[in-house]
Amino acid sequence: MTKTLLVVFHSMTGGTRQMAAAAARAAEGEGVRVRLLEARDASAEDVLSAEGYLFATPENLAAIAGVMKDFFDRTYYPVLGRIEGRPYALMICAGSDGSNAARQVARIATGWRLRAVAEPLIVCTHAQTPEAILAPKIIAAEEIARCEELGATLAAGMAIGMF
Ligand SMILES: Cc1cc2nc3c(=O)[nH]c(=O)nc-3n(C[C@H](O)[C@H](O)[C@H](O)COP(=O)(O)O)c2cc1C
Repeated sequence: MTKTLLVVFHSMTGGTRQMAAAAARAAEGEGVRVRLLEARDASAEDVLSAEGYLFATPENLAAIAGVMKDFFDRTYYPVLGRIEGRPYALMICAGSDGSNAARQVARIATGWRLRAVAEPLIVCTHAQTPEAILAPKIIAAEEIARCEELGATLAAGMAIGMF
């Protein structure tokens, strides 16, 4: 049976978008169908109809991006108790930290009783000044490779029924 991996992301200056796209590209393959959705377009139905999840968000103001929070706010209770044990992984695009955003998503995932299959992947863009923070981001090739590896690992585990 083909399984569905739902990749939900938000991005303002492009970093998280590149990370999510790389992971989604690498995850697509035998036995796994990938749905790459912007957080604002993702619904509780999308969550219910997937067998695994990859969440990708910037860290803004020491928290997950507001649009990502809105996705969790809209979907949390409609799917609570209906997706327990499903695998997930997390990617954060941050200027210099990312740890609070990672903690926040981990808490939400614990509430859903999801199973983390990897450590959160945090990519720092080293943007510090207002100009650098608002500039379009280019994620380095080696970081893109880490995102691809995470996507491929999650999908492979789903395909063989390991997760
Ligand atoms: C309003 C705002 C607040 C931010 N706060 C943080 C922060 O608390 N920690 C951090 O590491 N980066 C912070 N950043 C930097 C972003 O995480 C960084 O620019 C990242 O590349 C954004 O991802 P995106 O390119 O997908 O939009 C902030 C950026 C903005 C716009």
